[in-house]
Amino acid sequence: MSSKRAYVTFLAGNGDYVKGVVGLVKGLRKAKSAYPLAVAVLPDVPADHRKILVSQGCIVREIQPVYPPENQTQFAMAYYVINYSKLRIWEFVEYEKMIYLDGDIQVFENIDHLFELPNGYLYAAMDCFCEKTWSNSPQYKIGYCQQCPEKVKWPASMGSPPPKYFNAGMFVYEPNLLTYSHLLETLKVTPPSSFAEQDFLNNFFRNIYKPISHTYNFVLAMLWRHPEHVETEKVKVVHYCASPWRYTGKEENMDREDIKMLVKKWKDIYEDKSLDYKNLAMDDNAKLKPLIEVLDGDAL
Ligand SMILES: O=c1ccn([C@@H]2O[C@H](COP(=O)(O)OP(=O)(O)O)[C@@H](O)[C@H]2O)c(=O)[nH]1
Ligand SMILES: OC[C@H]1O[C@H](O[C@@H]2[C@@H](O)[C@H](O)[C@@H](O)[C@H](O)[C@@H]2O)[C@H](O)[C@@H](O)[C@H]1O
Ligand SMILES: [Mn+2]
Repeated sequence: MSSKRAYVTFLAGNGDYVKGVVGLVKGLRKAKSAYPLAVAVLPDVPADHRKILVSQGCIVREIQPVYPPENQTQFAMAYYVINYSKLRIWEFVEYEKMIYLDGDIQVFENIDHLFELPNGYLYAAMDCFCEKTWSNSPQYKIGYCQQCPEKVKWPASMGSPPPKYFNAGMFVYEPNLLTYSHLLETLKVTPPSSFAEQDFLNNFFRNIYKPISHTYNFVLAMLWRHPEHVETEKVKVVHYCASPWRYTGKEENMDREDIKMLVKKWKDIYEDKSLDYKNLAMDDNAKLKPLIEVLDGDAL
């Protein structure tokens, strides 16, 4: 049984999410994490982007896409269909325990202690149902959110309230081949729903899900949806849910001072050359320079 541990993220496409992954690995380095970052890349992630990730000390692992069964479902966001490919990370059994982090997440303080949580459970922070992306859900329609179950109580007429539901942008889990094959088998017979793999994972792990504080996966919407829960100084992990590298400040809620501060914190790490991976031979650095310039040439 290996006792190897690593963080893992997921990267799809040839767009700018690769900036998120570069920011994430530099953030983990700044937080002095003792563990590497593995990146599960779909085949459509270009060689140049993979080179940049390797140059930043990431462990790049190619995965094949995972698709849900044929369906007419309208995902909350059309691109969510690609997020089912996250399920491949249960196959990374060279690691005994991993912490999954979305590419639009930044780790501002060391969270390595989460690897010491007891095995046999999936740990994740609870999500919020108040954003418009939830507008098709019964929770949203009656104004119920698990973050404040007393504000609008779940009516007895609608049966028992929904079980605790986690945001699948961050979770502590144990790769396992049996679980992996069970996940894929179950997916084949599970009708897709609005939040794609997040709904699927919540249902699949409903008996072993253990909530942890939103300190470890602070979804920005909490700032305007549940300010009463927010202790910004305690937040260790920020989940931007709106690609900080594309920040314009024009979207709804994005012109807030606290958001501007958090986006700047993200950018400062992304641009901090002292956080670049140091074990590169000089000529490798020279070869990479033009690639990174192309990547950073787009609007940050
Ligand atoms: O085109 C894409 C879309 C998503 N992702 C990855 O899938 C994760 C989940 O998507 P996203 O964070 O946009 O979902 P949200 O948390 O905003 O719902 C991202 O963080 C990335 O790691 C990606 O690499 N390329
Ligand atoms: O594919 C489904 C996605 O569902 C989750 O994002 C949602 C969720 O946080 C909602 O509560 C927000 O309202 C919404 O904006 C946001 O996109 C995960 O973060 C992401 O990794 C991925 O699993
Ligand atoms: Mn995300």
